[in-house]
Amino acid sequence: MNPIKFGTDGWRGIIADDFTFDRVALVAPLAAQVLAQTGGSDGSSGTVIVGYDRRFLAEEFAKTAAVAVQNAGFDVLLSESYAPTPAFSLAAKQLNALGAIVLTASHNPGAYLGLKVKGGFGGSVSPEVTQQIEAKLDNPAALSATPGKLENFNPWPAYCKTLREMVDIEAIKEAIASGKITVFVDVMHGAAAGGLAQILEETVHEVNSDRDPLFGGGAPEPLPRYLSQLFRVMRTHQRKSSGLSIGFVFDGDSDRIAAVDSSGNFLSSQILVPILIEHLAKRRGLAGEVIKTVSGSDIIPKIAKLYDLPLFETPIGYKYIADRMLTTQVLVGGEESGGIGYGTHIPERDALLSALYLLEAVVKSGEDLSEIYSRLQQETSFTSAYDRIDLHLANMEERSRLLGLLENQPLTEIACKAVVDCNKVDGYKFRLADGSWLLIRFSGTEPVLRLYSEAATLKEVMQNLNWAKAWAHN
Ligand SMILES: O=P(O)(O)OC[C@H]1O[C@H](O)[C@H](O)[C@@H](O)[C@@H]1O
Repeated sequence: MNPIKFGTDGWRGIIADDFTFDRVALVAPLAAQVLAQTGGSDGSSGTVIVGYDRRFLAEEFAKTAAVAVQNAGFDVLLSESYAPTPAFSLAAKQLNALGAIVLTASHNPGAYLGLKVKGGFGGSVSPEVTQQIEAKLDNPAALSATPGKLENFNPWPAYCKTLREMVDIEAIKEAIASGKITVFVDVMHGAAAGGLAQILEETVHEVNSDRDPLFGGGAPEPLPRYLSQLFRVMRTHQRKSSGLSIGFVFDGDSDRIAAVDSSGNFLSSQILVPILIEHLAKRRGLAGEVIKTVSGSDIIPKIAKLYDLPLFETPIGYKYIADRMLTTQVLVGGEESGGIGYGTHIPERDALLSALYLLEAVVKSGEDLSEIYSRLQQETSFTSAYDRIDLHLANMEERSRLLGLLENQPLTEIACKAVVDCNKVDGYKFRLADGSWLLIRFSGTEPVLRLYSEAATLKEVMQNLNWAKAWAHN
């Protein structure tokens, strides 16, 4: 059995193999103890929130966690329904709790479940905190003999109300009711099911809204290969209508987002973040730092400059962005993998809030998402294409071999272009003579080598990626 280890966000494991009821009953109270020791402020209620997504046995694991935390002497608020992870992070903050324990495996395939720990500030706890939980696993202290109270709560009403108040909800509702815009959403069988309709109280065309713990044989990750149904439904609608349509895609626990425009183009967060920066700065008049990770598009600093906003770059992992949000005024922090969060909200990614801001951008500008992005390309005189491929690694030796190559035989030329710079903030990011870049990086969450590239055209992106693929296989 694999040891219990907290990775990029939470402890993940295969259900009934290394993710078991016994282990959840062991980890959850230790997490509560560490939350109490590290994060509890004087005003904290001392309560621990327990939430869950829609995976196989998620609510049963949550009940086990809740009872174990209660028996350790804590008061517990156990969710009476699945909900997006950001709804639990928000509840932790709004209810002044010690934190939240969320049973979710986010975007991983159906065999997985996980346990995320959120602090009372409303975001993921730091690696120092999860290290303390791991350390306690080796030597669990005696737990209190007096059980706390266990009550149920519904996280949805406060979450929906908070999000509604953050945008011009009436303008969005009017645009939908009058048929100016039609909204589609693919919830990937996940925890956002019914969420957008509940917030908007208008018709939203939702696909993959049933609970399917096998996720149709795929994974609840907002990638084009899993979205055939959304593309089909939007295409059929577009044939009969001339109005604007917009499709949103939320991952299994609704902290990642992607979108589809009226013409059926897939828009990753590399395109959505620039649109959001413009919307928040120009139409909402907000200021603050723009945070991107090292894999973020080169257009992001250019748009930040256009609006005189400072830019900050981090390694990959939302914890770095969230950390910065705790100390700095941030406008928006976005990751290439779809996680986008806002200084106006909690230090946490929130796909539903992103969807509302994007809807507001479309409604207020009268432009389709791709039209906004094309205009931004013109305004920054910057056009690019982007793609990523993930190569599965046969074993850890393969990883060591490739790392050795990168360290000991520095690359000077890639796809017949000279390397002009190598940034090692996270992985190896090579800037090439034609202005394009290639990032070679090992995932921190799965056994894959990620290859990322941005260049002037998709053809050049593919040349860089294919070169890297051949290099890795050599
Ligand atoms: O590329 P990886 O190391 O697998 O990380 C991919 C993603 O994993 C998790 O979802 C983290 O919370 C994200 O912040 C990160 O972007």
